[in-house]
Amino acid sequence: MTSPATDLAATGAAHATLPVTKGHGTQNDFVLLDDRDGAIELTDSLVRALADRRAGIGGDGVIRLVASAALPDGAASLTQDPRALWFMDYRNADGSIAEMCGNGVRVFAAYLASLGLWDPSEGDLVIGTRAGVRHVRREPAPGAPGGVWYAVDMGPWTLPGGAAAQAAGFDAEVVVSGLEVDRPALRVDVGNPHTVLALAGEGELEAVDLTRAPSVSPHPPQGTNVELVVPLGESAGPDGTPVGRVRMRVHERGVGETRSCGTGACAAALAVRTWAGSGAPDVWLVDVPGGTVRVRLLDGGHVELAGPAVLVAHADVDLAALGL
Ligand SMILES: N[C@@H](CCC[C@H](N)C(=O)O)C(=O)O
Repeated sequence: MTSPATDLAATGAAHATLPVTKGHGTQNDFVLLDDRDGAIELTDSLVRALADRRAGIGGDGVIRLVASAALPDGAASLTQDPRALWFMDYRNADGSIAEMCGNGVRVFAAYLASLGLWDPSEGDLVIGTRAGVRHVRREPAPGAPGGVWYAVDMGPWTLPGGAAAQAAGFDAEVVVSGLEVDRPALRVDVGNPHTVLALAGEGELEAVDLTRAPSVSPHPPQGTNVELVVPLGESAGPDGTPVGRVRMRVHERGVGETRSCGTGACAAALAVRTWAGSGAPDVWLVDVPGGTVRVRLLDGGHVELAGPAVLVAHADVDLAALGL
């Protein structure tokens, strides 16, 4: 498969360009590519160049929209659900592949709607991802008349450490720059891997240095996203049911510290709920540097993530200027 860049370079065209869209979900930002036919070869170097905040467009990740039928791993989505016509090909800013991205899937849904490929008034959107098929619905944004949020059934979640980890509340240790002692942490899988540790308070959360990746043991061979959380207690939601609140910072695998992570927010809420024990809320608001998202326990061992998705710009990238 050749890339448009390669094709155009071969013809000697002066300016081979790649149309892109920039979007974000609670400031977790992405470069989106419309590659319905699966013609673009999304190499690691193309991803890194697009995600570069100084020499490229800039983003925590790159998301390619491709027809499920046009990708070998996308076709698995069609087997799971023939309605999953579109596949979210997600890459971290360093070019690595991730199974799932919770903020990205909402931005992907907004992108599909903007392209006329999903009409939210006609029902839920079904998306293929490497973690499986995901369902998205649009809902009114809480407290923002006229605004919209996207709620995603993020599928099944698990504690990889099983019942022993659930009982103990931890199954890993994390060393983070700025914290003096190793901290116990809980591994949570939300389609991609997370390790969550609780800090003593907001002062400690602010003091942590996430310019260096936290060190996790046992070492996860596939890497891990790391969430640092401060539980903020509970209050009554609009319908009177209890809602938990958590503040979080995150170091993302393949990126570094980001201003939000949707799967990380799910992992954070699930870990805090595990630590809280029986009677803990099923709904959580997770405050991240880039905003707030809502996490809700669903039947069948699934978890839902809801929050905003914003498309901010469309541009034609001069591929020669990216130095590829
Ligand atoms: N920011 C994302 C997660 C993106 C993938 C992650 N960095 C990984 O490698 O697993 C989200 O919003 O979930």
